[in-house]
Amino acid sequence: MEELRSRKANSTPLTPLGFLERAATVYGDCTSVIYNTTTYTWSQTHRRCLQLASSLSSLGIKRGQVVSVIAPNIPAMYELHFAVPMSGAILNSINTRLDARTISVLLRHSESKLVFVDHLASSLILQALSLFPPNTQRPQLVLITDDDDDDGGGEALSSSTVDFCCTYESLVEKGDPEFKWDEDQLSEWDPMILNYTSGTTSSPKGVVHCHRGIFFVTVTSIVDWGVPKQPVYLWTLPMFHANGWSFPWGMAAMGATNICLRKFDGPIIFDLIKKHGVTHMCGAPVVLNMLTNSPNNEKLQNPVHILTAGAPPPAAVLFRTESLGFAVSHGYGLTETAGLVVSCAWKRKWNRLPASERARLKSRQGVNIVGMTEVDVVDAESGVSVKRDGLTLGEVVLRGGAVMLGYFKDPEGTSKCMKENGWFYTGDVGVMHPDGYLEIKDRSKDVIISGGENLSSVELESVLYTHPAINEAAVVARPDEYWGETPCAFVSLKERLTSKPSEKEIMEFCRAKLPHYMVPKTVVFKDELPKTSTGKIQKFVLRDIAKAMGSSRVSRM
Ligand SMILES: Nc1ncnc2c1ncn2[C@@H]1O[C@H](COP(=O)(O)OP(=O)(O)OP(=O)(O)O)[C@@H](O)[C@H]1O
Repeated sequence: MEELRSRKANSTPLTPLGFLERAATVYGDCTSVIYNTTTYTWSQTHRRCLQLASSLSSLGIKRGQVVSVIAPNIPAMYELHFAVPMSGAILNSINTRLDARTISVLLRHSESKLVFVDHLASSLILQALSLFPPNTQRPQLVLITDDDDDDGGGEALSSSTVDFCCTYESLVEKGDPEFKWDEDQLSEWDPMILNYTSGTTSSPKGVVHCHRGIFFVTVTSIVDWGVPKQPVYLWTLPMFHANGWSFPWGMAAMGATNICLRKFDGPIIFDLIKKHGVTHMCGAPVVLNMLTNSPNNEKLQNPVHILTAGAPPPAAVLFRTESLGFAVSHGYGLTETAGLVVSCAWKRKWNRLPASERARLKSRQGVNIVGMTEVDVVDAESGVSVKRDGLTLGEVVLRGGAVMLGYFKDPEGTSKCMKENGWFYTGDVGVMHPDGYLEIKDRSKDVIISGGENLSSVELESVLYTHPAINEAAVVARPDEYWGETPCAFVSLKERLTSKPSEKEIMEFCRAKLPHYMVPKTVVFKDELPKTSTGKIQKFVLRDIAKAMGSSRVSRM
């Protein structure tokens, strides 16, 4: 057998870029993208991406250089997921809701050579560039205008064109549709993506993924979610967030119709579901909450598959969403894994259980998806697996092909989480249930330690979400002279309530469902909870508020 080994014919680099050419062959005359009044077919999308990739080299972009984009879920954003890596460059998507100072730091850190800028982000980018120190090289700017947008792309074009080398469409038009991306020069380990984490717990880190890792996560995500051929996919998850969990490439693999949209709320989603016959969509739990609170949220005629991840979905929210006719799947992943690598694999026999029990089971994060080698919960000190009792807390660790290459320019940060023992340490705290299903209990920074007892803020929040008047809830630690910390709940209430609960009533509600030491000792009402651009509640902001409130008064349990 020794003569049997890898050869050129069997070791073509793993990359998701080839999915596009295949989509053009199989689904060439089928719709690839719909955005307001714009529609493309897969042949057109393929051609446009090749043209764009060829134009990038004529702008002087070289293999291995970083090209950024700041745009919402519009067709250009979708195309850039193919065109930039086809040109050999590394795609860096920037969150549209960041402030100018952060963007300036990211652009300098990434050494980006070119930025594609949505017209509504043009003044933000110009402000970010104005914060560059003198004599620092600035990236070239390409303006993405938008004739299809009500906010008037044309106007922005005339006011600030001087700062841009050209427009997106002019690059597409000028490019060569016969462009051949250089597969021979490609190694599957070549960097393809640079994503900065959303900074829920710390300052953003530059996560680098290679073609192989992206191929892995894309293919296994489609398999795990059970995406059929030619779904109608509504883009409610920002592509700038971990590349929309790899679905720009995944939807090309399945020949989907991508419904692009700039912004949305509950009514827009329900309207688009009806208009286009949407079959699939993704969103953080905040999107599920938006659906259940939408004024036009009538029961769906056909089930829509919705994949949720990014934050723990409370069982009550899963229950309400499924009652509307959505088929909810729940996954877990990090920017560092390029998408979802753990999911609550559903067992047919669970369908016979009552709906509330089904929701409780589904709120668990689950097991490794097929392409991810392993997931475990370990004692952070010893690295030994915790007991599979659903109770013992430990750190969630992962192993497999979708784990990042590392953090850009941060070898220390990289080796801190990608340890010599072969595991990636996530910083999430969880338990392993006897049936081998993982459940996240907190982020290590969010655990509340009260009287030496570790409290899971997620567990407390899931109880708060069952209160009929509560819209959103987040629990953080408040300093306490006696107990060290006590749980402090921040809640927003539903709209149109006839009577609002008091702080005491909410505490009593929790007391009936939780051990006394877990009951929040403080309840703060807010109109809205602060969130990151990806819809995660910013617990660090709430923690600061709780800290500023000083020691909690209650020292008795
Ligand atoms: N299904 C889920 N349930 C619970 N938490 C989840 C789930 N999916 C993702 N998360 C949380 O989101 C985190 C990954 O988020 P992401 O990579 O966007 O970075 P961020 O947390 O928001 O930024 P930073 O790491 O800088 O704080 C996970 O570590 C986990 O805490």
